[in-house]
Amino acid sequence: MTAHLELSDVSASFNGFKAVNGLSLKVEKGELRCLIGPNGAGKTTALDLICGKTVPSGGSIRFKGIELGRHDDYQIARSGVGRKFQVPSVFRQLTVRENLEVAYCKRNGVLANLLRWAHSADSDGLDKLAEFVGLSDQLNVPAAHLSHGQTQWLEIALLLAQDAELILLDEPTAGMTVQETQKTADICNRLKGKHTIIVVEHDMGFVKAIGDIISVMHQGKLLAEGPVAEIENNPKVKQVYLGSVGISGA
Ligand SMILES: Nc1ncnc2c1ncn2[C@@H]1O[C@H](COP(=O)(O)OP(=O)(O)OP(=O)(O)O)[C@@H](O)[C@H]1O
Repeated sequence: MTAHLELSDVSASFNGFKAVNGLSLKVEKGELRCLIGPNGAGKTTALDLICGKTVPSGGSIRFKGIELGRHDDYQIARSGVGRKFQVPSVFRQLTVRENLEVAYCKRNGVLANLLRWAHSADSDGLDKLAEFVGLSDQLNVPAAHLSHGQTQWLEIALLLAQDAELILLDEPTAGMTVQETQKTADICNRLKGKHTIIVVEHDMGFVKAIGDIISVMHQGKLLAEGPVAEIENNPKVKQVYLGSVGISGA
């Protein structure tokens, strides 16, 4: 069976420096994959390659069996790849509801969306999305007034509103409180099976709460891959990233 996303021997160079250097990765449909590794390992660049922000200098990236490497970022987004960046990209002056409406409008083109809004079911969908990420009480609040965690959850909801089949999350819990991190883990766990998700993270407690299979990058390539228990006992991973304390203490 074809993997939902398959990277084969992918590379990316910046002025001759190979930030990603022969990365191969397979992610199945509905899977949540955590991508971890030391600073500078190439994790963010790997997400940039998948969403088309960076053009690969070699290798192949296939999503739903289709080669992405030669497509522009907007074409890749339209094919169902959604990316959440470290810096939020919500419209701060618009309410949560208005942000979601804008995201809905991105998915099918103007005409389709004019027709869509004639149906009350769309408003239901928007309410359900807000409920899914715990923002039902904030629908009429400008995004600028949301807490840091709420802003991140709104961003996830925007990707869902755009119908992203593959969701790329870059350090979603950075700057979050413990409670916000737990809630984000809950959202990620509820997305499993419905969306394919890749999460880049340094918070190992969070990785443990959501991760089934973990891929470890080092120096632009895959160092190890496997279930949490296997990864935290992998001597190579301990040496380059986790130290001797294991994931629970990282
Ligand atoms: N646009 C760029 N131009 C030049 N060098 C870059 C660029 N983007 C990334 N790099 C370099 O590529 C390497 C990998 O960076 P990347 O951000 O992908 O690592 P990372 O694993 O996500 O690290 P971190 O965990 O610190 O976010 C780093 O050495 C970085 O300085």
